[in-house]
Amino acid sequence: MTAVAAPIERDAALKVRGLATGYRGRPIIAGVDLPEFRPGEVHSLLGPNAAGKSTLMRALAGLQPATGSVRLGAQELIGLSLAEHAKRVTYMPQTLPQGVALSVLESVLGALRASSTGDPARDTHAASEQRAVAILERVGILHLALEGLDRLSGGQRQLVALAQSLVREPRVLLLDEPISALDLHHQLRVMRLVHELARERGMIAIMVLHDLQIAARWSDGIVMLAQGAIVATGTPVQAITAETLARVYGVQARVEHCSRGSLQIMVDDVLHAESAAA
Ligand SMILES: Nc1ncnc2c1ncn2[C@@H]1O[C@H](COP(=O)(O)OP(=O)(O)OP(=O)(O)O)[C@@H](O)[C@H]1O
Repeated sequence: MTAVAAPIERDAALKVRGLATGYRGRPIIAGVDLPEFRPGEVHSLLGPNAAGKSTLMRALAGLQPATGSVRLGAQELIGLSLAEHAKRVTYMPQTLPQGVALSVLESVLGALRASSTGDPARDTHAASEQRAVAILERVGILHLALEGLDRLSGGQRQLVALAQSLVREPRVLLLDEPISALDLHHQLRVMRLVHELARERGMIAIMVLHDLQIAARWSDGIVMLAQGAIVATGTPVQAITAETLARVYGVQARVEHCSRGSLQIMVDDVLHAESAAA
């Protein structure tokens, strides 16, 4: 049954309790409780291949059936229509659609239209174009505005997908491996931008990342997932330890605390294959 949507709250925390989901009778995420995600925070979801990270993100985005509770402030999201869900939560998938005959700017405007609020002042063509151009500028791809999507490199396409997600100004932004196709410069640029926008907008950002060093540097909180279950949560210092890396990834690693509070993670070797959680 589709639940009735309340007005969208700003400054609402996201609380996930007993979330379970899977595919046609095959459970993947088995009733997980996640730490509270507060407005303005950036969190990283880590774990080996096939741990269930994308499945969990898709369930949070309302893109596949789930049971349990996903509450944004007073609003329960499970059972909400996809349209109401999408006004609050935006999901950027790992793989991007191909063969779309649009320019970069048109595609960002299309994403914006899809999240129309019904506010006539906000939804005018001029206001929309201004927002689309502003986000392309912040992502660093304004020079690609009139380029066709089909003519872009993989990394450029990933930046466009990010712009499409950011322009919607969701309360909760879910990014599935948003830097996997990017060079070092753009990886840092994207992480900084997501961090800045989370703080500016009071947005909750949750990202799937495979780069532990980047996750440690830019995240307020970490969730480590293996085989559909939570293995560790907390600040990067609490969650990323030699012990959790051995359990989750089956690697022998050293984790050193640097003077400025950051972590240095050095992976020395793989442990026996059967030690990995995947
Ligand atoms: N559409 C689907 N239908 C059936 N099973 C699926 C589907 N998508 C994923 N799975 C299965 O669910 C499990 C979790 O997959 P998921 O994509 O969530 O993992 P992940 O942690 O995101 O992995 P990766 O790091 O490799 O992207 C895997 O065993 C996978 O085979």
